[in-house]
Amino acid sequence: MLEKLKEKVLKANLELPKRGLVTYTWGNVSGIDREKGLFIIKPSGVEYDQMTAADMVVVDLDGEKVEGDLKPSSDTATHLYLYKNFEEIGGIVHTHSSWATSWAQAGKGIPAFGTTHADYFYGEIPCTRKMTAEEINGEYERDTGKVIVETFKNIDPTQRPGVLVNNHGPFSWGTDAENAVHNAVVMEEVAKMAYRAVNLNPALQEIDQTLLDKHFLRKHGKNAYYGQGK
Ligand SMILES: O=C(CO)[C@@H](O)[C@H](O)COP(=O)(O)O
Repeated sequence: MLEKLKEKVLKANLELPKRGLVTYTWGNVSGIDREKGLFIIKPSGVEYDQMTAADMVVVDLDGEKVEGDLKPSSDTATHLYLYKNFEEIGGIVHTHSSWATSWAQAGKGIPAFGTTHADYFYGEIPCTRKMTAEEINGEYERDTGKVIVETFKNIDPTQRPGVLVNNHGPFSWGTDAENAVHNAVVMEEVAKMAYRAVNLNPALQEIDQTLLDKHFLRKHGKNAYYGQGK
């Protein structure tokens, strides 16, 4: 089932090592068919260079595996939580890409210092709060999704398609798996640029709202680029 979506999600997963966003089997990409209420996710612990479309795992919106011989990604519950709460997104990526992960480990959001950032993210890429011992020792992956959704209480996820999970790493999303990977690549680039910029100029401030509006709204329109802006 969902053979075309499996091919799309496989292609998106294979883009992660190609773009230098993952090492070994780290990270994962999923894509959803909202009409069927099913999403496809990478199998857990499989080397990217050995992965095939047949390895992709089909999961329903109760988190149950519907098809696939392999175990779904260990982050499946996080992807599921985000699909249920961010209703406009069509694909999700998680990586440990080193520049974005460095900001996550520092517990800091990535400020919007330039137009490259503004073209994709309508403001700071936020960092979640630390997870509690109860969350870590309980439904850890589900609650990773919970702290992300909490962080976006007053932010439109379609205008800010990425987040840093404190002490962990980046998650990004988009209209589909391919777009989610594109946003993950941009997030890693702006994480690198922001680190360099703020070290070149420790007094650096975020860009003006006028320039942020010019670049984001020109590229995505008044509403979010694939949903109604909040
Ligand atoms: O964040 C983590 C581990 O800390 C996971 O995302 C792994 O990096 C990939 O796990 P699988 O998708 O292969 O289960």
